[in-house]
Amino acid sequence: MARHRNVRNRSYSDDYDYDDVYGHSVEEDSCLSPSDADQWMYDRSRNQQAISSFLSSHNDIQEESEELTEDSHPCLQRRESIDLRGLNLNEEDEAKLMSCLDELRNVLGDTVPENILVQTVMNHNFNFNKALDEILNNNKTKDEKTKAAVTLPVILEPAKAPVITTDVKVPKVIATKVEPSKANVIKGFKIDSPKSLPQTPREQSPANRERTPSRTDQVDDSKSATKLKENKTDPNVQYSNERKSDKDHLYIVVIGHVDAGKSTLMGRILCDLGEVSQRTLHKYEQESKKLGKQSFMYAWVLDETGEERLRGITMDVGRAQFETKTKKVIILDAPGHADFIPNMITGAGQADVALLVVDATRGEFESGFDLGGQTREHALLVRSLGVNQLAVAVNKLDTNNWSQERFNEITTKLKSFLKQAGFKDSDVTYVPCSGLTGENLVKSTTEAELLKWYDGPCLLDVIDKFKVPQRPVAKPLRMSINDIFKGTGSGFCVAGRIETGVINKGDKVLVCPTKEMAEIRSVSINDMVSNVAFAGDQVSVTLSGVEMQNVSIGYVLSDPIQQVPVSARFEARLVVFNVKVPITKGFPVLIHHQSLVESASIVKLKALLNKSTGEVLKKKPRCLGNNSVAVVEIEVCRPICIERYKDVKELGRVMLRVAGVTIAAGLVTDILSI
Ligand SMILES: Nc1nc2c(ncn2[C@@H]2O[C@H](COP(=O)(O)OP(=O)(O)OP(=O)(O)O)[C@@H](O)[C@H]2O)c(=O)[nH]1
Repeated sequence: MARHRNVRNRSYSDDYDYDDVYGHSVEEDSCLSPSDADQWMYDRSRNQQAISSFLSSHNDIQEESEELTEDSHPCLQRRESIDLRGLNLNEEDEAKLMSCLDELRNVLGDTVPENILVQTVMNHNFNFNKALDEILNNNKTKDEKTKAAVTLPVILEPAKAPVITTDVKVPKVIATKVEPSKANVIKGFKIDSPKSLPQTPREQSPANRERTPSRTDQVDDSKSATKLKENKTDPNVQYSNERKSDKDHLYIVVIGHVDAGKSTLMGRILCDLGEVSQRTLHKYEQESKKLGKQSFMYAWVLDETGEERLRGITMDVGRAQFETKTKKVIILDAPGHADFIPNMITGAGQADVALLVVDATRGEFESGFDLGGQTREHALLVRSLGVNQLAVAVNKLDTNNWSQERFNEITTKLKSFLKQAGFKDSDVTYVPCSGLTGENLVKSTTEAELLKWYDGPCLLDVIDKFKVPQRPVAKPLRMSINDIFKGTGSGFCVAGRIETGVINKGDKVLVCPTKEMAEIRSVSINDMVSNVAFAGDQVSVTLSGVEMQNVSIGYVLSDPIQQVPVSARFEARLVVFNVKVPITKGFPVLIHHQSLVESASIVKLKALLNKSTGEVLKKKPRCLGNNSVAVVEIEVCRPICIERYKDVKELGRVMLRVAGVTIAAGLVTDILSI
């Protein structure tokens, strides 16, 4: 029923100082010891070191014969034989040229001879976009002239729907408007210039260093000619055609303090809607009884792993779906425990709206709401991640005999806090309920005590009334990867949310920041196979043409032409919420950007702003305290895929955390080069 993200590919030792983040855990004693954890947790860097050391110490192992050698591959020979001496370039221009050529090959593969690439880049003074335009337009003209049986890469205006020629046998192709984006402020050599190339273990791997031809590089000409797909349909038209009969998809993240009853509430809704069979429920009842945890029976619907069930807490984002009158709702059940905030952020990053669950039991609401509790932190985080519609489930009200007084006490406190956090009163709805008894969840209450003072909607009706945000399907593709796993067939799967654009089966996409071209072999949305997926969909896609170990959580699948900007430095407008010591120049932080967690530092404090007007109060302030708003420059330890907030909201937001506490949230205002 529910599916958990596979967190295998997150390198915890990379991301966190274990003591800093986990040091305050109340569960510490019952946790795995660090050495046990180390043994079981996947460690990206450790794995890669192991592979490279294995390769270097086993020279006798022959490479697979299907890997083409230099001699046998004409394109490689051609690449190796570029002689730049005749061009009389200085070092910088040579670097620009090589970088542009790399970018062009990423898009075009080996369909265009090297000398033409070099000539075109030189003609356009190393301008990647112009060179690419010219080459593609030349190809188009040639194609039209020769009416060749093979489709060459073509750039199309989306408004002018292309004519589909049926007399030529061409592979089924898809397309997109490919005018170079002005939004990609850093392009061509600026992204990939050798100077700015990151020295990460991943990029130092033999495969990357020697640019071993990947399978995509080796495909024969007829296949490579279809690397860029022609889009036959306007994305908006395609979206309305595909989805017109479907209910709107709504992604809802369930947040709140540990043990507020989130999983029980969602499990109970799923059971009451008939999404969980009686047999399964009976099994959960028996098994949870055996462990002495019968009260967690409904939570088991979403808490699927043995450790989660044994410990009685959610550790990773649980996923399930149900339908309301007008919507298909996909729930993302986030962990409430402070140790798992990074997973909660991943869930919140995929959500359209949020359901905040608070425990109405006396003393429990207070400990979740007071400083250090997760109620405030979760609410602030989801708001900072762009969620603006919220339902608040005042849960476990059965423990207070459905007291109106208690309900009012809780909602009064929450109202003033949520307003400060940036939620409009009109976008927040409060619902009294009980996940355990099922009261007021999927149908209006029959509980006499509650009926005395409540005649509002049940939780399901509140969820049904949420507005579904516009899906930016016409923008270039951006899909951030939050999970990587081996599928059943060839290739491997990556899962994540399509932030903008469309993915069709058979599309070529660029895996960024490494910029390797891959092909989409299959698409599934919420575990259902599909030929196409759109912005807003949470999908898993099978990739081929790129090695699994070269892809990491936090990478982005990008439109190959209108590429996602890649940089290690950017400017952001920060709101500082919670710092023990003021932020000064060089302040180290962990940056959370979608599912990516990287070390970074605030390298420049540019201006302190007035919170409400945005006017500059002070240029180059020396420090930033709590509740300040400021423009800063942030440098990440290695280049990441990042967008300006005004271009792609979802990739233009960052959270900054220090020692397990979220200290600030920021919107990216500019992308800079180092
Ligand atoms: N009395 C009462 N108990 C409840 C209710 N909802 C949940 N509980 C109990 O609260 C405990 C915690 O429930 P969970 O659903 O695991 O809480 P959670 O918020 O998902 O926990 P984490 O995901 O680990 O943060 C369990 O023992 C539940 O039986 C309720 O409405 N009334």
